[in-house]
Amino acid sequence: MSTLGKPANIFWHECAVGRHERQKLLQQKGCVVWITGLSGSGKSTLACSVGRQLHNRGNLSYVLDGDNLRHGLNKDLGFKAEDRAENIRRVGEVAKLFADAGLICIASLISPYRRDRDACRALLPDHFIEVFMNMPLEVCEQRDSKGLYKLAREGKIKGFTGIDDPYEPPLNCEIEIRQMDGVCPAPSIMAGQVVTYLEDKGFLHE
Ligand SMILES: Nc1ncnc2c1ncn2[C@@H]1O[C@H](COP(=O)(O)OS(=O)(=O)O)[C@@H](OP(=O)(O)O)[C@H]1O
Ligand SMILES: Nc1ncnc2c1ncn2[C@@H]1O[C@H](COP(=O)(O)OP(=O)(O)O)[C@@H](O)[C@H]1O
Repeated sequence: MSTLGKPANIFWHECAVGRHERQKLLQQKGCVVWITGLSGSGKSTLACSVGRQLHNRGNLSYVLDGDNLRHGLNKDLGFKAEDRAENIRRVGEVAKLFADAGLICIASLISPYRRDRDACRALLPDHFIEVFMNMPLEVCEQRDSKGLYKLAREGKIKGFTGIDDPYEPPLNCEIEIRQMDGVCPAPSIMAGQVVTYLEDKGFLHE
């Protein structure tokens, strides 16, 4: 693991084409939209909807979804706290590369621990937009689109976030998505909120 600090005898090689040139080519500013929340809170749905809206308006984005990455890059990791921390660390580093490439990188992971999310934010000061899917556990559990809450309640999955493993809500997120009058906004409305934020902050133009 590369948590040992600065590696010895390794030097940084600067390339001829830099981030600013890539951003000019793409006519946008690279950044990371980090979506956090309980399983079933709508992270993947929001990520895909934001990706679609950005694509439709001519902005290049890429979704890094926790579930999908656990099929490849992170297939060696489980759900113990240290595995989740390593999962988030890796995705934070990959997201930073995507942002450096000039893309709007949309990362959707439970990312339950504040410290891990804050470490990703520290990799990209001013280019990290944390989106909190603030959906009540009861809503997520009622949806139970993968049947995992049922298994967790039956004790067949141990350490399930929100049931017998903690979720630490953000204290300083840029965007919070929550129910209004007990109703969850439609995905296109939630995505519009994120895209409007990106537009207002100048990420969608160079
Ligand atoms: N124990 C436990 N706790 C939470 N989630 C579990 C667990 N076991 C499997 N799953 C499934 O894994 C998906 C979450 O993966 P992530 O990489 O986003 O998790 S984490 O950020 O490392 O906590 C999560 O997907 P989402 O529902 O999309 O969040 C679950 O389907
Ligand atoms: N805004 C929404 N309104 C109603 N249902 C939603 C909304 N967003 C997501 N869902 C539904 O909730 C379930 C979980 O969504 P998903 O995006 O897979 O969540 P997560 O990635 O956080 O696990 C899915 O069945 C999805 O269709």
